[in-house]
Amino acid sequence: MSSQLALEKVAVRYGSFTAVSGVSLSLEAGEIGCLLGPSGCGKTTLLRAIAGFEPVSEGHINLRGHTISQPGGLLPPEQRRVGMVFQDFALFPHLSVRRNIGFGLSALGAGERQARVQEMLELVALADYADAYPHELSGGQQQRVALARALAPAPEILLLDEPFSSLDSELREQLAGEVRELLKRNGVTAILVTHDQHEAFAMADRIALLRSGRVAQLDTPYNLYHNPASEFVAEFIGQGNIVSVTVNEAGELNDGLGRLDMGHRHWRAGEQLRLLVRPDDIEFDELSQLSLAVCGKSFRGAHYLYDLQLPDGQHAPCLAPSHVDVAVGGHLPVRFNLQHVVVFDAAENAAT
Ligand SMILES: Nc1ncnc2c1ncn2[C@@H]1O[C@H](COP(=O)(O)OP(=O)(O)OP(=O)(O)O)[C@@H](O)[C@H]1O
Repeated sequence: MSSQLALEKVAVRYGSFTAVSGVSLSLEAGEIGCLLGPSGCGKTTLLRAIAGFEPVSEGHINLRGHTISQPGGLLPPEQRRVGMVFQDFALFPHLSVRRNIGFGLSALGAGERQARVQEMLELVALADYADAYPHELSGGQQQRVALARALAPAPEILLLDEPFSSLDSELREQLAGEVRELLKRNGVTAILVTHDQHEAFAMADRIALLRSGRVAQLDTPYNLYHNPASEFVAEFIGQGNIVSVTVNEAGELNDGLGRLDMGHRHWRAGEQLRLLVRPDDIEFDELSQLSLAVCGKSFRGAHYLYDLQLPDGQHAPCLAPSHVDVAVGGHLPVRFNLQHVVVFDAAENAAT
């Protein structure tokens, strides 16, 4: 079975500048993918290439087995069965919700169009707002109109360009989860662009983390977090500090930080490693011999996120229950819990 969408070694250039290169990824029907990465890494460029707004200079893009982009050959955007939801939703302010949703359906007869609009209104739970105008709706409702409008012509793939960025940050993750449910229920294949990993995690089945126009890792949200392929991925995804340690033959780390228990690894005495220490790898333990200086703390509701200083001056984060309230400058007794810690070879900068 061929993929719904397949990119094969795609490169996009702006003049002599290569914005994206060597990007291969595919999505099965009904799968939700995400292009994630820092500003300027090429996310929008790739989305525009899939939509047909940018030509590819190398490689090709296939949609349901048909090549829609290759060097020198580009199926125009209006002939691709691609739906788009833009950052600002791009609704027509002078048209009602009903007419916004029906806008791309001019090829249908009046009866069919009306039925399809009604179906879309129900899909996004806005049937009661059919005659309202965009300015009368909340941000989340406007986004659902944009989604309904993009889905109305039954595209083969839906492209979402930072679809939550104009919404209140409190709402974003919740909406990302809701949109995911809606797309999943309807078997829609989609690609989301975002620089926010929480949105990516809440919405995507698989994420391509981009760095300087290349895929740094293409993986599930779980693996990106727990098995990052490089320090770049580790540092981009989630909180954590990279800490350099020396390990002895027994797997013990310097300064009494604990013991590595990674079964398959045989440590060499004196070996230098770099650990990705996440806030939940260090636990408050009032009986511990190891007390670390508190350099900073921030309140997170049920927890404090502490910034701790290790004996050799490096920093590490610790998430402790918020009743454990130690002032900056004080000391927090902790235990390293290294069962799941990610280990990088100091020399290779790649996870082992
Ligand atoms: N039309 C253009 N002409 C020349 N260079 C461009 C053009 N559009 C984008 N670029 C460059 O290509 C690179 C990738 O840009 P792109 O907009 O795809 O990144 P992005 O990951 O979407 O960033 P952001 O999150 O800031 O939107 C950047 O270095 C950018 O400056």
